[in-house]
Amino acid sequence: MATSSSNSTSRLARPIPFTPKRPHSISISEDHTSTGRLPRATTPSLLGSAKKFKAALSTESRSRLTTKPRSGLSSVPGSPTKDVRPKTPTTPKRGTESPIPFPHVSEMDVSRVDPEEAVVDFQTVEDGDVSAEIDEAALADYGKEDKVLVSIRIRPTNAVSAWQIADTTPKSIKLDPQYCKTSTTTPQDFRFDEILTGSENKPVYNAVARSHVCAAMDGFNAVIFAYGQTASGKTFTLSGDEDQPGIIPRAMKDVFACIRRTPSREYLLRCSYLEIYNETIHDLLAPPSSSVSQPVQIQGTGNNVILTPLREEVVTSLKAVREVLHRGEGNRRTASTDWNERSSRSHSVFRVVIESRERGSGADEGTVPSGRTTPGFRPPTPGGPRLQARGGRSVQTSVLSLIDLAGSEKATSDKERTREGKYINTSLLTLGSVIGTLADNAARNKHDHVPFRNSKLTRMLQPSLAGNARISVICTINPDAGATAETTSTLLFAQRIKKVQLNATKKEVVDTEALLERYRKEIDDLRKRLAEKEAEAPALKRRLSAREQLDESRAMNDLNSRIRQLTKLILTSQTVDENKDNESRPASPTKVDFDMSPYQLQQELLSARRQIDTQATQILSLEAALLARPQLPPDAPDSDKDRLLNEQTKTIRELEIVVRGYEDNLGEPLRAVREDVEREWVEKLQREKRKREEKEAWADELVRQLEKERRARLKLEEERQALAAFVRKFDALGLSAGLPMAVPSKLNPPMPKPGGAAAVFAQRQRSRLQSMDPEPTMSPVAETDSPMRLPAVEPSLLEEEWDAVEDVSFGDDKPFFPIPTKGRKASHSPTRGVLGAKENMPV
Ligand SMILES: Nc1ncnc2c1ncn2[C@@H]1O[C@H](COP(=O)(O)OP(=O)(O)OP(=O)(O)O)[C@@H](O)[C@H]1O
Repeated sequence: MATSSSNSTSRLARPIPFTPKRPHSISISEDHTSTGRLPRATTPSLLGSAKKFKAALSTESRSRLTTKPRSGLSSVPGSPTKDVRPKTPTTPKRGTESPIPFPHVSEMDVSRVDPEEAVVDFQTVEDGDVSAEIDEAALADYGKEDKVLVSIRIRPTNAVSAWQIADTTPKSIKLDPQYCKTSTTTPQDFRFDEILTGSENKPVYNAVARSHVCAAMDGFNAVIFAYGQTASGKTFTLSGDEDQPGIIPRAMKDVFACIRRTPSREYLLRCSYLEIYNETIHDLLAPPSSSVSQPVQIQGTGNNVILTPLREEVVTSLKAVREVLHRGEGNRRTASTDWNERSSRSHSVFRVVIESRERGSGADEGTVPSGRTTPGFRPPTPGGPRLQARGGRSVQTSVLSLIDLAGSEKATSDKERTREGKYINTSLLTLGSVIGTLADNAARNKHDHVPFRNSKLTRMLQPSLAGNARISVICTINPDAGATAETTSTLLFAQRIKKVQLNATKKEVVDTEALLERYRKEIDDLRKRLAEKEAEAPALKRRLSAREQLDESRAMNDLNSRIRQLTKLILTSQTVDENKDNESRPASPTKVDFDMSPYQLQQELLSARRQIDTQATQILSLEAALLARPQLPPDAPDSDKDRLLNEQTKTIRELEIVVRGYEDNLGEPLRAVREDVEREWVEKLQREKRKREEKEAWADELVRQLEKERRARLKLEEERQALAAFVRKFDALGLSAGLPMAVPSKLNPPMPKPGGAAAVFAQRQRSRLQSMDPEPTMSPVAETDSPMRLPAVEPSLLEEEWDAVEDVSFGDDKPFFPIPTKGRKASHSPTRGVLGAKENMPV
């Protein structure tokens, strides 16, 4: 049984019957028709006529409607009641970018809006734009603790609630034991900063959002987001309805209330509205066509997140804010699901960039030149309208983000809804794991990787989740027994995010020029005081005790130190000024408190010195960069450029003369040396060339000789074979037997016996061949010898070929037949003759 608190505070549960309101169909008011505005769902609480805040536009219907002409981007029809009230700038044709300047030139560039004319201060805020007086006591401890403010909002139900709330501090909630899975399980006790029930949005706003809105007005980034299962009341909490305006409209009222309560400052407010649908970021304020064709991109690294192109509307009244909200709501994607007839199908983010500075006395306003701008002319601020630090008044910048997350959900019957649901659940899971890792890192002092980049939502929230924002999370739950699993999951998420450690700081842009002026003035004062003391010193010396004298000299030392410190600060500030656009510039020297005691100043000086030391390297590198810089800036006057050109031409001419002189004095000897070396090398080359040609000729000659030898051998072999055949035939015919036996003499050698001619021939041939060298010998040629100097070679076979044949005889000394020698005609060949006769012989 739920223990609904009957406590008087409206923050706690009240047993009221709950009937979720049915969505109204799109209403077209008379006004819409007449102005040609789009028929769409309106923001009832802000616009008055319509009933529902959330636009009932499905994705399909939205795309259908976006093709129609619309005048939604026209300026807020401002009807200022006071003359002094700044007009909300006409919504221009082109838009602005994210708060961080980005070079991208958007189609919707609104940089022409003069920020000075859109500044809001306590005088220009209208009565109707402010909430009731802010309760200072309720705000007293906002942001004291660097912890996330986590609250639970229980949606009213007609059924019996499955959850029990205990009005303790902090508040706690636990599941009614009867709804636990097993009877032995003890339900977990969840503790949170606030547990809220009921349908009233005011106490919810006061408890979970107001302190964060005020923190944003005070210069801290602040994020408020609603998390919970589908249909649990996130949009109702953030936007509300006609009767119960939600956090966003109430926050904007408080923004103007804060401005009114702060007469010392003036403000520039810029609003943007975007949604993350199926992992694509859409600018809800951009003209529909450009929003579809140009989705918003997340750029930058680490905690530096730049959204571009993102339209930012400068607003000066609640009316302008209403218009912006109305336009954005109309463009949001909602659809009917199994659980919520008008479920948000995207995460929506409404952001207000708040820039403020001290109000000027008038002396440093546009009428009097600040020393930086020409009176009467203000160039468009790069990246859209930005408040400029002027006359020593630094600009404080903060961003208030109000986020309505899409609801986690179970599978649905609709295909399109299932696809959306997948994206929604994935990004919520990533948010869960990012927060889990952050909480773990904070609890165990670890630095584990945080998967910010796993979804657009977490990447966009990275700077805030990483610590540089005050965060308030409102987790909405459905108390029905049928939703205990989803509710438990939401409570676990809420518990995890409670552990995330924050460390939000203010961002201030300092006007360094004015700061330097302040330092210079102080130095002058200190010098005067020092001079006075020095003048008094001799008289004092006589009057004061030793100890007092010591104190006095210490005081003078302190004055001297302070002067040195300020002089150094001036130098550092000048470096800061030079690097104004550099994000990594050194910490602003504004931290010095000029009313400190000499001792404190000395301590301050020590730490400043340490800081200066670390910056010394930076200054050195800057000096190097300065030296490397072109001598003239691009916008230098033409006369200066001409002068520099002339000087450089003169230098070039001088250099040419020096080069020519060098050539004249040293050129000739160098040329002579070069020619000598060249000549020597040419001769060497020619010698080598000749040597090579001789060697080639010698090699050719050798080849020729060898070829000749080979041919002669072949011929000799043929002759030998023919002769051998003839001798064998001769013997076979027995012709040798009938030959007259002469007395062997030198002229008449003994005739061989029949059948012995062949043997004798063979014997002689053998011995002849044995005596012959198998290869012609050549004496080796020394490398240094000319290849043409051929060695004394043994008589060549060519020369003796016919002599060898002549030796073919049957006797020892005489040839048996006269054998033709070289040059004789073949017809006289004895072999032929013998054979010829033989052939005619009768057998
Ligand atoms: N505390 C409440 N008091 C009265 N009505 C409520 C409350 N919370 C939610 N409702 C009603 O419940 C219905 C669903 O709420 P809402 O649209 O805010 O849910 P949601 O969490 O934004 O859902 P989704 O994630 O699907 O967009 C609406 O009709 C809304 O008016």
